[in-house]
Amino acid sequence: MNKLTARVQQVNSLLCVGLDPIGDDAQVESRLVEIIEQTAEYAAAFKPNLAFFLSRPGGVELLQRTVRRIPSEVLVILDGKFGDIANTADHYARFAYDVIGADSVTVNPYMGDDSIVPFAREGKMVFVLAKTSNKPAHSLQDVALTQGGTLADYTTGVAQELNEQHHNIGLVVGATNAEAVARIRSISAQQWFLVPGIGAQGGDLEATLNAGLRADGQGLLINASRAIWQASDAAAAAKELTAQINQLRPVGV
Ligand SMILES: O=C(O)c1cc(=O)[nH]c(=O)n1[C@@H]1O[C@H](COP(=O)(O)O)[C@@H](O)[C@H]1O
Repeated sequence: MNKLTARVQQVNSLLCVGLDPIGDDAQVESRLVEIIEQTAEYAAAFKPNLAFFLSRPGGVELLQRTVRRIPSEVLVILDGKFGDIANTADHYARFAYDVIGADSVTVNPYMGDDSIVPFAREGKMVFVLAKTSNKPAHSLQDVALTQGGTLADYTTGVAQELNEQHHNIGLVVGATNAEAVARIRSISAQQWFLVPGIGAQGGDLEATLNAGLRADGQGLLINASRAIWQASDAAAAAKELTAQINQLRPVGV
């Protein structure tokens, strides 16, 4: 978390550059190099999505080389949406942190808090799925619980309690539903949210920032994957999105 806040201040940015490499195996590595070189100066974080690497021969090695190319002061979030019993989760944590060299992961909390805790190592950061950007998310996450609130609300509460103990737990909250962002922020006033859904998924940037920013103008990491990967000028796309975000937030509070 310290690395994240230091980087956010250093580059004055809440941008998370998603690395979801699409295209031919032969060309994908040079595009990854290009994206990292062109966007690092605007990036608070990079988020490689594990599936897009595992789907290729040599994908783990490609991911290792990609992570090594990211400047050490930029947070690397390995988006694996890991979620298994503690014993197994521990092996996923070793993979993410020791084999790949990530600083942070995304975790699916459905199996319970023992699937989260093995990732909460000191010096690392965990983003727990709370309210995701996909439309069918409501089929589980909006289910009303008998004690009141929804499953997403309850998950947020669990992640918040874990954060009080470990100080390195954030949430994943999709940008496709600004009301949901506001609701999760009303439950968790201080945690960092990783926010995918801007760009290709049509999330409303202004509404998302209004709904989720903390009073200090931070607390949201705005992810863009395809919007940057597919841009003819990745540097310009990252610069423009960073500027749009900064126009809509109080900076340097
Ligand atoms: O955990 C995630 O990053 C995630 C959560 C979520 O609710 N929605 C979501 O789209 N994501 C990921 O964020 C990225 C979004 O990509 P774009 O829509 O191309 O910007 C993908 O890597 C998704 O897997």
